[in-house]
Amino acid sequence: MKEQRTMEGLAARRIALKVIRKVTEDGAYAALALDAELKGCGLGNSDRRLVSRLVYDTLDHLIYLDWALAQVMAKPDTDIKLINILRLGACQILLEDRIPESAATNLCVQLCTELGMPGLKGVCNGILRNLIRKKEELVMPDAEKEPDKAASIRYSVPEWIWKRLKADYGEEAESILSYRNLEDGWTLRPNLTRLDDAEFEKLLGKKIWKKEKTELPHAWKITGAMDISRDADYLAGNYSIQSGGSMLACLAMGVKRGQQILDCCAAPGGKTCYLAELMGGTGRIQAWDIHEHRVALIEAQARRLGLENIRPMVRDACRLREDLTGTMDAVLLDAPCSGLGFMAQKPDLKLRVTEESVKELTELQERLLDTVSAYVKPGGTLVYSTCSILKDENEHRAERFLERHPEFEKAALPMSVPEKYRSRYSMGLQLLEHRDGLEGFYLIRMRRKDD
Ligand SMILES: C[S@@+](CC[C@H](N)C(=O)[O-])C[C@H]1O[C@@H](n2cnc3c(N)ncnc32)[C@H](O)[C@@H]1O
Repeated sequence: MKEQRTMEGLAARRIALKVIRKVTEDGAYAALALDAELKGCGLGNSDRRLVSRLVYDTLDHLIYLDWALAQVMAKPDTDIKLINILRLGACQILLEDRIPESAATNLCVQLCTELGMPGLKGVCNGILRNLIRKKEELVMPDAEKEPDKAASIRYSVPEWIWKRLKADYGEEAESILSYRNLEDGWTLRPNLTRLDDAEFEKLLGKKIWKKEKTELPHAWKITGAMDISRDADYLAGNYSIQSGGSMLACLAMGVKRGQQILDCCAAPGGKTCYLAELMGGTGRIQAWDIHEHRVALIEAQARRLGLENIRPMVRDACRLREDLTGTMDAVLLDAPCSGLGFMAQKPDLKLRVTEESVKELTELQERLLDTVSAYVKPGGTLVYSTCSILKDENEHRAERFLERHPEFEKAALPMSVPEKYRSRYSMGLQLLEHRDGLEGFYLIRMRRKDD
């Protein structure tokens, strides 16, 4: 029995290490790599949960773990395979209280052999045992002398992200970075062309999930569901999974029946479908995306939900279509962005996003805004949104756009957006997870002035 548990324990660490290596060595996305490795892995539910926890905790605390390991190593090691085994070991020793430290160390030593490095077993063992001995004595950098470095290690976030958030939010940066939502929840909303809120509530009543109506129209918070995307009602198109911020961006569009709408960065189509439903299946929504394989995702969602007012198209929204100038009642630019509003759920973003990549994104965001704003009719609406919390991608972009385009003005949010958010709306609405319970998200509604 004990031997069986050890084998499973080793299998769980082997899979976790494989995912961590794919993310840190090959640049893979953690969620996709984890799904791929867990598929058909043969582990039971509790070991699968352990793998997920080890992967996400190691990636989330990578900067902190590297700093802790550096303190107990005689010299920095350069073998990335060994470094990743040590990170996995340090995660269990420093962050897990349910795993015996010696078991964590022994399993890491076995992984050295599995990765073809039996000669490094002693080094690995020595470093991890040293960490166990010295873990209470680890000294953080002096917060007085090196405040940015100290914060970067404390919150395990690259120094540049810490500095940006500190400049953008002051003291609140610490709450933003320390918040973790440990609840495994989803937000669901009915397919409005089939079910109203009361009917949807009845449908939810038949499920074993815990459910709670949120303050957003049409939205319920669900917990205790394993894989919603395999639920028969989901597959039949009776409801969708959508985050609160995304729903608010759609409500901000204030669409009406029969309108002509453009969703110019639309894949995988979550917002397109909600807009189509808010219009009761009438009018027309052009749903563009630059990638053909992603346009197929919009088509699949529209088919699942039975929505016929959506026209998915492969289009580069940076290229002006003269024939569409001034033809749209409303345009949604849900722009490509750093995604840092999801940093807590997707810790690999902290490793992937760089200052350089944000600069490139802000240039693309400007290009997209300049181009797609041309399609808005006089009196029509332009909504700009991102799932970022960096002001540079959000309100600074909106401010610059309004400076460059005096034919646009900031517009009030429609009454369908809850008062709580309307009252906080200034140069846009910034959602922050620790404060709002919704993912980090930004939106602003603008209006083309009448001729
Ligand atoms: C934030 S995602 C959109 C999410 C989507 N609105 C939803 O709610 O499901 C940004 C999308 O913009 C697309 N994109 C990036 N550059 C683009 C361009 N030049 N033209 C059109 N789409 C683009 C990406 O492929 C990506 O699917």
